Amino acid sequence: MSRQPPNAAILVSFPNADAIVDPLASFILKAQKEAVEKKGRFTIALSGGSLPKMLTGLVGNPAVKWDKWQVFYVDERAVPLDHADSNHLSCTNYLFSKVPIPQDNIHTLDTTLLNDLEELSDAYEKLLIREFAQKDAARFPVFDLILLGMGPDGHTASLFHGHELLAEEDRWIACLEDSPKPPPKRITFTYPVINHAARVVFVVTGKEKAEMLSQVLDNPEAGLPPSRVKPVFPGQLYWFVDDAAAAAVQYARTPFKI
Ligand SMILES: O=C(O)[C@H](O)[C@@H](O)[C@H](O)[C@H](O)COP(=O)(O)O
Repeated sequence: MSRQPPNAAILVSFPNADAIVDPLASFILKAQKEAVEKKGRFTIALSGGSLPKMLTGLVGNPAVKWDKWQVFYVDERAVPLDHADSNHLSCTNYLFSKVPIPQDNIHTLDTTLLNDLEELSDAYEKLLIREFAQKDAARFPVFDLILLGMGPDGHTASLFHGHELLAEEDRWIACLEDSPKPPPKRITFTYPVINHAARVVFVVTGKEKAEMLSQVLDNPEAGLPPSRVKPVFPGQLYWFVDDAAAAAVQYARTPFKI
């Protein structure tokens, strides 16, 4: 059976990082509405780095149905949940401490397993299996929305250029103890999970990412980690970037519309 090729990525550029906050919130709300109408729940996965700060447009917005959200982390550092390196802490500080989301709807690491990365990633994979395999009976989870960042070195999630995890085709969650970006011990979604999502959005800002963004969008054959994000049809990939990050990009921009 022939499979449709992936949809082309949609690139939207905004004047600066602040100008992305409200459109991103509107985009998330649209995805939430479609998901809740269809299945009664909204599954979303969040990254760390500069991404949590970009979610503040959701705070105080009465259209967000927090009780319908099921939140996972695209990647997480193997640290306690209140550690300064924790992506969960960052999301809590910027978002979850300010909104009425039930704590049970936020799926964090089992921090009793921090000393065993394999166990830690297995346990996180089981959380995904409980959420998706039992309800949707699919080989891979189909997130309604996955939000990604991109490092200036061209990594996304905790998938780094040249790392053996780029080839993982089977597991949903993998672990690594040699992340070039500190801290070294992490767990991460694998490509099969990212690439089965209904929508994936990269949020990338700042001039220090301009060269890498142009490599990723204009030279995808180089196979840098973000270029390997190609959601299977009918999944759709978006890039929400600022003009500084997009300065060197040739790839065609699309005007933002909801
Ligand atoms: O845990 C992490 O390190 C993040 O989840 C990571 O994947 C992030 O998205 C990129 O490193 C980009 O980070 P910045 O947006 O801060 O550049």
